[in-house]
Amino acid sequence: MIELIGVSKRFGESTAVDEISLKVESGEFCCLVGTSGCGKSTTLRMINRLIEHSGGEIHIDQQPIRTFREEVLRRRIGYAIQSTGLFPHWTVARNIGLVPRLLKWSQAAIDARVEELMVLLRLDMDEFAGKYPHQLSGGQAQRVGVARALAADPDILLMDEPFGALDPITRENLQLELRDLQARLNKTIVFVTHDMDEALRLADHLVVMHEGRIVQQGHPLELLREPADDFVTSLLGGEDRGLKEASLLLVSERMTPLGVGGVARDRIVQTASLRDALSMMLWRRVERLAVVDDEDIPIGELSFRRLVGARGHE
Ligand SMILES: Nc1ncnc2c1ncn2[C@@H]1O[C@H](COP(=O)(O)OP(=O)(O)OP(=O)(O)O)[C@@H](O)[C@H]1O
Repeated sequence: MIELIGVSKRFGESTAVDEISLKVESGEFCCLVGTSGCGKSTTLRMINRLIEHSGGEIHIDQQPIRTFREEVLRRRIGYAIQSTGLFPHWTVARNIGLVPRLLKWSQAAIDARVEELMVLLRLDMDEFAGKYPHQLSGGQAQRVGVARALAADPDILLMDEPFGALDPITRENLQLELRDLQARLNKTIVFVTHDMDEALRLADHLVVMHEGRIVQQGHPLELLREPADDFVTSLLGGEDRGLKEASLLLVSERMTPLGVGGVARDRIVQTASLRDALSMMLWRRVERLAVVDDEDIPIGELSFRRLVGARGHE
């Protein structure tokens, strides 16, 4: 668990982060969002002590971070950034093995770990191990950056706009993979992004910052349904909030079980979002969809009325 208690950061006369308090539980995916310059990156970098906090306390598992030795922080906290920070004259394999090497692992252990991570991040060993960063696409370089951040098997991963420079399709693929990785590896992740859809897709805990302060935090659905003020409302998409909420709710939550009537012609899988269902209804000009399971077997139906009524908070 990461805990920030009344944490501030001052750069000379100006206050970049102003007495923020935040608790990120183990295994939680926490996204920091807010306008440019509101203190997101500074907050992230205070957690791994790339930036020293000027006030308050930061704890990891109840222990102040200033009491950790540097190599312990390095082992426990992985860090990935938008520009990847890969060393240009090092091969992919060498870049991934950076932290284990700093931690003085044996060469055999480093090689095994690099191979394991390349498989995990779907980077073909034969093709990529010997390549240099300039020979990689943006998406491949980001995978290497994430592999490197995971190298010493840290329990905490700090990610600063790691997918910021990617096209929407590569970005979405990497988001899905990261979610999946997190579910399997049970990492605690703090993730900075400008992209609200990315934050909503990834976060279990969403933190909205403004001018160095936290203005609201909680589950994304909580913030969408009860934004604290106009700033949070507009950051979360204003009138678009209905669609954003629909993208967080599943068809299975609103479908009715298969009745005696005929099955609708157009099918949607139960794990799709209500937003996908709405889009399909609009596109196909229909008001009913057959809901199917993963094996394409019909298990229910979703009507337009049920879909619209899905906003249970009204
Ligand atoms: N090393 C520094 N020296 C002086 N001021 C700094 C330093 N680093 C950051 N700042 C200032 O602190 C404030 C917060 O910066 P920070 O990078 O944390 O914001 P951010 O929310 O991550 O912004 P962005 O989304 O644009 O990356 C800004 O006003 C910035 O100019």
